[in-house]
Amino acid sequence: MSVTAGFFLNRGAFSLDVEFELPGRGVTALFGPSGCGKTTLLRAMAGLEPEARGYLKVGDVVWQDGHYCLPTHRRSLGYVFQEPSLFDHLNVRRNIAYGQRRMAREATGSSMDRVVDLLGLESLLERKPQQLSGGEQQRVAIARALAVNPDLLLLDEPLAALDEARKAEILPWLESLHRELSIPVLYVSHARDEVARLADHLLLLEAGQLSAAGPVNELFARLDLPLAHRPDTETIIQTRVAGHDPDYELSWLDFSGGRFILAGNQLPAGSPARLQVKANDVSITLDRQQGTSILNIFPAVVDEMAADGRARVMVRLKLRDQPLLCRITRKSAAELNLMPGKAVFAQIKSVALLL
Ligand SMILES: Nc1ncnc2c1ncn2[C@@H]1O[C@H](COP(=O)(O)OP(=O)(O)OP(=O)(O)O)[C@@H](O)[C@H]1O
Repeated sequence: MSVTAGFFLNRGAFSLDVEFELPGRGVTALFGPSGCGKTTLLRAMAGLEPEARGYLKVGDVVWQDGHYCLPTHRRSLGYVFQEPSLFDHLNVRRNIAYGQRRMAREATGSSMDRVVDLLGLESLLERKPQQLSGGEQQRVAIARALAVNPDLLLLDEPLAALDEARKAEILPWLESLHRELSIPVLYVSHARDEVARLADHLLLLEAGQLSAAGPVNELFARLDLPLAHRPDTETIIQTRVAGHDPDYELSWLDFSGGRFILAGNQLPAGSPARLQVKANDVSITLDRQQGTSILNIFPAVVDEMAADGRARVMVRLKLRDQPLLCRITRKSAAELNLMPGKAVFAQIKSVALLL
């Protein structure tokens, strides 16, 4: 159920001019600064921006093209806003069922059961919205959007109104959606950590135009994009849990460039794990260090380098085919005489790795 879209809208000082595709499944993050047009684009996809011209095809169904525009209520989509926007007078069960009625589809027991299970709402079904935390309300809003079995799910910063504790509570549910759903999900965020945890693909929006689009791990590793030059810059590495060291409570995570050793062992062997390696936690040596506390040492090749402010350099290493960003001082880069093609070793402390 892939999505092909193009929208143009002129609003005086702001104009939107984008063309893009979304893969048939997985989460695509729409990422960009405040005011760049993220919400406007989602609203256009939902048919809520009458001024937006363009085209939109979801699977084989044309939702918009030229003068043809399928009304919002006939579009098979789920839309979750920043604020939960539930009906206060209805309990959780009826809030979820309301979405099914709106779509004039059968309020099938099976899709209700599925979304209740997927978002862990069983024990909350009889409660009213005011008896729920902000994170729980947002889970209900997502369940309501999914209960209609939509062909496309639009999430507009669903965590924006939540504090850090509530965000931490809801993120694992979003991660399970990411694993379970077989429809395209477009997820608006300007929180880099959410994108790193949840997204497979990325659309970078700046002042109403797409500046880049592609797999999230590739875009995060591109030195020509501003993403690589933020204080919290990290590389995303897809790994698989190979096993555990029970004596020391460590996990072994295999990837295309070798094996990471990570402190802690919560994940079962064989399961996929997305690792985040902060560029500030990676160091470079010319020889393999002996007598060091650092457990993760990989042979690597310098792939590309770019100035990162006046005092620092961002280095993209390749661990076989896996890119890894490393931020060092310009002085270190000069003393090691780093240049593309040079063979080095990358070091990462086990305790610095994030899942
Ligand atoms: N109803 C409106 N009328 C006129 N201009 C609007 C309207 N809504 C939004 N805008 C303007 O359109 C531009 C895009 O707004 P939009 O809400 O899509 O940005 P955004 O990327 O979602 O921002 P944020 O991350 O702050 O939610 C902004 O310049 C905004 O000021």
